Amino acid sequence: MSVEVKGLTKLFGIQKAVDDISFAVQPGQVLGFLGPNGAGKSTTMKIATCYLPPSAGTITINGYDVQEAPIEVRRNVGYLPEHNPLYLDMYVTEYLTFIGQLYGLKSKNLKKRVEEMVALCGLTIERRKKIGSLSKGYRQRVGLAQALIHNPQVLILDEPTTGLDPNQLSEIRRLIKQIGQEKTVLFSTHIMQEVSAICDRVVIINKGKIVADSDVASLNTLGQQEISTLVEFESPIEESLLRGIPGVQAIHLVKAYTYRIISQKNSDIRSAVFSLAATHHWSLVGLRQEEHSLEKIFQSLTK
Ligand SMILES: Nc1ncnc2c1ncn2[C@@H]1O[C@H](COP(=O)(O)OP(=O)(O)OP(=O)(O)O)[C@@H](O)[C@H]1O
Repeated sequence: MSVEVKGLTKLFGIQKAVDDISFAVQPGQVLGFLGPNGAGKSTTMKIATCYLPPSAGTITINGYDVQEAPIEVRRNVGYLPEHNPLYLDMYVTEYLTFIGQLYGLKSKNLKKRVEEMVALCGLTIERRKKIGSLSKGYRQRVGLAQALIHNPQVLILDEPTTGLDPNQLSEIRRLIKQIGQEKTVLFSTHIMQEVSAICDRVVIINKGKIVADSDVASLNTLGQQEISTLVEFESPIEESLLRGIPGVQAIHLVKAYTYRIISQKNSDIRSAVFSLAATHHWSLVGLRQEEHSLEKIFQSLTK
């Protein structure tokens, strides 16, 4: 496991910012860590990168415990903090060289790594500028480059797309996706769409507790108590037979010969509807599960 969080709790005074959470990120996975403001995302990430000690529980990075082996953890992890602290008076390559030196990179290897990061993060045109003169999107690229300079296996990115315009946003998302092909990425956001655009998996946290842990492919069914299926026929059918399908809870007529069938969570009725239509020679012209908007799902899980 690249990142393993077990029974993690963090107290600030009497406030439980993180309350006994556990999850793991597999090697090569991009995990979206989603939650509203104040949910405990940054706190978890600061513990994973040795900036804060846990009150209870553990985090291991590539098998190294944040409290027992902080130096190894730092070697194995690259971190882009929420507010991306950069030295604004430094030039881009000067800064990356400086960060590389802090990680112990030397001479030829250091120069090569800086060049590689400049190219990977799309900084070639801006490389000779002072960081203070860069746009927010380019500063984020510098932040990503510094997080990657020592070639860590695990990348932890705290809300890397906040405040970007739509063009920069899609560029940074594309870059994170590209980086995610080689690294394990734990990436926080409060935008549900971002998770479906970039991640393989999502963990949703609210008030310090995990409320969902799911594949991105199943995001649309998260937190839903029922499934809604829209079924459209060409001519009249016998509605009572639809009611007999196991799991069906209610049927609403949407318009002539078109029904919205509500069934229990985890009961996909589409193949049963299809078989019924075939048996009775009903002309089935539409059959699809309705998707819930990602905002609604997020709200239902974190309200
Ligand atoms: N150093 C601290 N001292 C006291 N309380 C803190 C400290 N750091 C965080 N908290 C509190 O812990 C809770 C979780 O904060 P955290 O920054 O982890 O949330 P978050 O999910 O990252 O939120 P956001 O999306 O707004 O960045 C908040 O209520 C916050 O006020």
